[in-house]
Amino acid sequence: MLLAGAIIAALASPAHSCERESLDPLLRSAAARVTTSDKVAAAKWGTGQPIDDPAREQQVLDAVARKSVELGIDPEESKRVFRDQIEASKLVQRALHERWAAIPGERPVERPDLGEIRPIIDRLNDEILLELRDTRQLRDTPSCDGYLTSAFHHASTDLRLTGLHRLGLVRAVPSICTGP
Ligand SMILES: C=C(O[C@@H]1C=C(C(=O)O)C=C[C@H]1O)C(=O)O
Repeated sequence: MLLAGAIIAALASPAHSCERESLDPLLRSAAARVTTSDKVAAAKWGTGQPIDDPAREQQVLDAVARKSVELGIDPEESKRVFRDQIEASKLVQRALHERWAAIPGERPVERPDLGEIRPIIDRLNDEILLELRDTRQLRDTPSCDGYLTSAFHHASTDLRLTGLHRLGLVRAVPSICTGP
């Protein structure tokens, strides 16, 4: 009887249903996406290529919606989260371009190839989608805000985020919690 109870408890446990007990992995992936914006900003700097690229954004959102359906998650909810990831990236890029315009000594010395950075962002997008799927229940609970704050601090500390990247991460997270 005890064993049966233990088995039932194990089957119902979050680990078994792939449900995470913290938002740490999700916030780490979002933070990695935010920090990748530095390379995007450097790739565009001095080229005349605009920070806003609506065609690429639409590609990202279309891919996110398609993969969400495959993963059994609500595509509209995923798109909300990713619109925030995109705004966060542009916030960081704009801030860096303003800084580099004002302070020549801080300008990037190399220009990365955007064609090599976008596949990295695509991989982070896939990671974020899986984390969204695996944190469904947690993100729907009233205590989600507490988990989010805790994960924000862990990611900021563990990844040693700068002030700008913390600001970017703040911009990236408003759609993560879906509950009351
Ligand atoms: C990151 C880029 O800059 C912007 C942000 C995007 C994003 O976060 O996915 C997509 C297009 C751009 O509006 C990019 O051009 O790839």
